[in-house]
Amino acid sequence: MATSYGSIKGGRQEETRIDGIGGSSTSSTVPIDLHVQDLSYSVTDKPGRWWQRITHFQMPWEWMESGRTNQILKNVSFSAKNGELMAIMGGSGSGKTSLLDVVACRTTTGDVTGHVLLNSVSRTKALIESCAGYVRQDDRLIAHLTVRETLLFVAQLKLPKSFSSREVSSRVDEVIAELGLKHVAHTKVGDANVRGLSGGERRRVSIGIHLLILPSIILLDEPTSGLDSFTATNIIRTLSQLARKGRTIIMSIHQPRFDIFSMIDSLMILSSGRVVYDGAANQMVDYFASLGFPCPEHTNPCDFYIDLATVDPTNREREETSLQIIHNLHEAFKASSHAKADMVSIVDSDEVQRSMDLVRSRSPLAFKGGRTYTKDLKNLLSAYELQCETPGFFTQFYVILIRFLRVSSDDYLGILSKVIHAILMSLLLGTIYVDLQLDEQSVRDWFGIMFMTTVMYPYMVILGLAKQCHEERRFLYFELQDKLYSPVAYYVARVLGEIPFHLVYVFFYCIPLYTIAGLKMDMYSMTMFFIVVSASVFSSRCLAMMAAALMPTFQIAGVFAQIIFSLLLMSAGFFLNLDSIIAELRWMSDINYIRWSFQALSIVEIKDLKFDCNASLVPAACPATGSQALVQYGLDQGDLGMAAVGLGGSVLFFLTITLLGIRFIPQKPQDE
Ligand SMILES: Nc1ncnc2c1ncn2[C@@H]1O[C@H](COP(=O)(O)OP(=O)(O)OP(=O)(O)O)[C@@H](O)[C@H]1O
Repeated sequence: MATSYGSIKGGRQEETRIDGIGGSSTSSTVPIDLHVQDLSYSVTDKPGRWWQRITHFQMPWEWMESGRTNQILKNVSFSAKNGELMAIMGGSGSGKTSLLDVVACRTTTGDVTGHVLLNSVSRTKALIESCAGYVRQDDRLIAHLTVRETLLFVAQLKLPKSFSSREVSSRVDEVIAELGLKHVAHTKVGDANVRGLSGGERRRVSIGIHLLILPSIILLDEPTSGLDSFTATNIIRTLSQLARKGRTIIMSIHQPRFDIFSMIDSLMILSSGRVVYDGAANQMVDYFASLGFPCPEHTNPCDFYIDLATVDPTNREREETSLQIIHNLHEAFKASSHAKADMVSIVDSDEVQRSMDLVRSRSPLAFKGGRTYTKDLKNLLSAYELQCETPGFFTQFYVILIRFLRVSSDDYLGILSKVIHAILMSLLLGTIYVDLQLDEQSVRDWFGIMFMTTVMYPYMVILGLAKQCHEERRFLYFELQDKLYSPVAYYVARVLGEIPFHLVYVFFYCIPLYTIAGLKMDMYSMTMFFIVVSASVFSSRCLAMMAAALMPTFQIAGVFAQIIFSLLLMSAGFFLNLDSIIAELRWMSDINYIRWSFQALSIVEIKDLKFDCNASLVPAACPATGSQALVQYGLDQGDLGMAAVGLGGSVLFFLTITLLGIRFIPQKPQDE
């Protein structure tokens, strides 16, 4: 049902343009005008849900605070037309990024009122995601992938599953050609450490990622920030060309130089979340001149008018004057003909939601069967239908796994340093326990090496992996927001992808120490030793992943994981006999992976030993057999089967909490 809103003007009946991609008729760009009407946005620094408060280290007294409200956008209205490049300008903190976030449904907190319409259709999160791309201010690209690999990764996850791999590949090539990246298609993206693309080329790749799905609308937050003026001009020229090809492009930009300004079709100036100008870019100077603010000669109009619309905090007098000017500008704009934004008929959001539910349920009623849709809604639902057809769990899992293996194996230096680290740990341990004997003095040494083997390397991997997981948030947080894949697909691929590298490092950890210390040289013992150490190190990795998923910063995650590790260490049966642990804390050793790996290694390597005890010594001073020694250490309760259950249970526990953390606690990257 179409409801009216003010004077009815919009709802253009335009043809859907079909871009020929590999002959697929599914690749269409719907021409969309974006109308924003009376949009307000306020945030209150209210505490989040209880588990978020805990994991974000909010203090109990902060939980009680009702929070202050900050009105970021106030009654903003504007229209962005298909085929045009629109700029949102304003001083720092004027609300440009917030406006784009609200339009793109990317805000995680706050209250939004007002309307955002795609043609005449009230936008929902799913609709805007299916027809708009959002390019953030900073490039979140993986340094070790080439330009083509970067785009291919996204294309495999974002394009409808009806696309063959040849069509996916040719779509990637089209975007590369469209953005003038052919000459660097096989160059690594790079970063401060890896040699790669220039800043402008990197920005083009970020834009290209969002062009893959043929978006009708492209939103860009400061696409020229950090670029030199020549590169910035080239980027804006590209955006202008993309707009001419039938897209609606809205970008936020600080003070652009004149040649960039001349490419902008329409612009809006924001000041403290309020509109002080919205209209054609080439009418801005005349408009402000008519209000008594002509642009001085030899001055960039953008610089001049944005300064005019910015609060000057240098002293009280200037601040009051600038606030008064801004107030007057806003009032003048409200009263002007420019402020009369296009009022369009609105297809209400309940109707949109019902229609989307039909599309998602694949109901034959969706497009046939007597339902009548406006052309606008029908076009948008077609785009939404494609979004519903994106690859499922297994493709997501496979693509993420391949990317993880590709990126990890490309990092030769990282792999080499981890192998050297494992060998050094191993040599150190092996040297301390070199050539173990079977006399009464060596009984402690046998348990010593078993215990140290299960704690030394496992302890060392914790910080490294917690750091790596925190670095991966740079992509994870935003890729999850972009709905590139599900948290579960990422998590399963990440955990399984880790295993081959993990086994290689554990192999290099086991071999030197095993041979130097002179442990049992039969196949069974060697294999069991490797399996138990692998399980112990893997449990530590899972502990690190859990800490990284739950804690807001790397430092806190490191402390958290180390505290847990220390508790496990103390209750593992080496420093304190398992029989001496008080009953109330027994459970700590029962769920303790260090205890179970220590016990398993002791059973494999020590149980069958016979010690050469001096006949004058009592059994308590020198157990004659390994079995007696195990009894002395309290390690006789439980066999290898129980150890397997204990180790498996620990891994499962850490992994479950990690998954819940990734799913329910969206952790922002630390540089956000
Ligand atoms: N989630 C939030 N919680 C509290 N304040 C916020 C939030 N988001 C934005 N703000 C505040 O709203 C104002 C506008 O922020 P925004 O990032 O939109 O400005 P901007 O114009 O994009 O600035 P810049 O050009 O410096 O990036 C700022 O004062 C900012 O601190």
